[in-house]
Amino acid sequence: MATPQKSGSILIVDDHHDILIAAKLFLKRYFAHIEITTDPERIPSILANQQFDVVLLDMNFTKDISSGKEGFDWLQRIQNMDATLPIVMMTAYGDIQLAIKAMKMGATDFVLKPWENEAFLKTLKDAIQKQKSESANPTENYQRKFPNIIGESEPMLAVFNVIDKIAATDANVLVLGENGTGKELIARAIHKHSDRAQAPFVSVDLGSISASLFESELFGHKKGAFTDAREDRVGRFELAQGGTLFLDEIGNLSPHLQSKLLTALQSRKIVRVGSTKEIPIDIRLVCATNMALSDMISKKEFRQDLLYRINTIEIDLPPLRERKGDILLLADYYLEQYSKKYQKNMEGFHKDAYAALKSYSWPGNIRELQHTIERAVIMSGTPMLSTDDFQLKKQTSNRAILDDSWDDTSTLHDIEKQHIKKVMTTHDGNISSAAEQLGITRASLYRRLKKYGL
Ligand SMILES: Nc1ncnc2c1ncn2[C@@H]1O[C@H](COP(=O)(O)OP(=O)(O)OP(=O)(O)O)[C@@H](O)[C@H]1O
Repeated sequence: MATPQKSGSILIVDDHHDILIAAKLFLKRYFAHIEITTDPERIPSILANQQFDVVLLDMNFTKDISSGKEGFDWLQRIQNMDATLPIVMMTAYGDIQLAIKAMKMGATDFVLKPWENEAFLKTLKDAIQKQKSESANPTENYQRKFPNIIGESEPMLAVFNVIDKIAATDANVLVLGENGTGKELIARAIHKHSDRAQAPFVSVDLGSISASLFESELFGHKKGAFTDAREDRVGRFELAQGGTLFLDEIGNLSPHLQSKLLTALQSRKIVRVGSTKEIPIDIRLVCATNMALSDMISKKEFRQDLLYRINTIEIDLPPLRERKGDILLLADYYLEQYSKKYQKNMEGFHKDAYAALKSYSWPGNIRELQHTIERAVIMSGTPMLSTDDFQLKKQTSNRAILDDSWDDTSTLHDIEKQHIKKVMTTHDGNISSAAEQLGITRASLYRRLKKYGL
């Protein structure tokens, strides 16, 4: 009789060589490939080079230590590398509590040592089967992988798919999208799912750094390099060493600073201001902008060669009004979060509330929705929210904004000042959404607010 074709690939990590050998001898009768290692430090490179259906991971690696800490650490690190890979923990009889804790942290199951062959085999087969049925549903799969990024719309599934594919590579990523669409959240997800997850994620808002501080902020400076340089200072590039550097509002960089940045990216070295020593840098770069860089390139406001450097992969985050299917999901998500935070027993939304949330155009995108739900939860006196709880802004046309607060004798200066004041009030002081309505960058809105003393 022909033997059934074996399938399935298992990685076993345990610092006792005899256990590895015993497990391998037994399991290779049922599975196609068994890889073993006594050294957990090898896990990242093994997982980077081979596909496995399950990892069998010991709880305690260092002899005489039975806290399970190393096992928990590795459990988390493997989850960061591949959140869908089933992990079965191995532990001694006395350590059941540790195994239960590991399952709460996301382990698929556990096996007690010494194992009983049939139960051992069933645990592994079940873990593989469970993963297979779950991965048949991509939405659920992504929800597990990216639990804090809410979205089931087609454009969001496409975004998840890209993050999934590129996170583990070192490719530079450019995230495009309006303010509040979640660009930083996506950048953090890329970092978390990369091999750099244990190293820092450093975020820099280029829109809020003045031109004079740019170099020192990014590259650091040497004591005495300029009047205020009283101490040596490490720049953001160095702080992100080994990890990910997130440059937000990249479209706001002046041409001079664009070329400084390009030089650093090309040479993979930086020099602190006032120093001559070159410091090698090892970072993964993720940039973001709400500006149309291609238009800026044709107007010679943004360097083409810099764009080529930063946009190996482009992720386009659609505004919330173009993924209306996600609005109610997000509303439910934030209702739950803020009910917990403010200890209110919120139950849900009335039908009219859902309709109002769905038909609103959300110029401030997810950030605006988040703040709207937070305010409603705080202010509401009933467990069900209705339209009146939201204070959604009237969808103003430009004509409606022009009222009688100025007349023919007003100067352009007066009109600009009053208009900015009005738009700031409409957006509850939110600089990003006000700047967006005004059609200017946040940096230039800041400048005008300062100029008019607003
Ligand atoms: N898909 C999402 N699911 C849950 N929360 C989200 C989602 N997208 C964005 N958010 C939340 O919305 C807020 C704004 O997101 P984020 O700061 O990432 O946006 P951004 O595009 O970087 O904004 P800006 O351009 O103004 O810097 C954050 O609190 C973030 O957690």
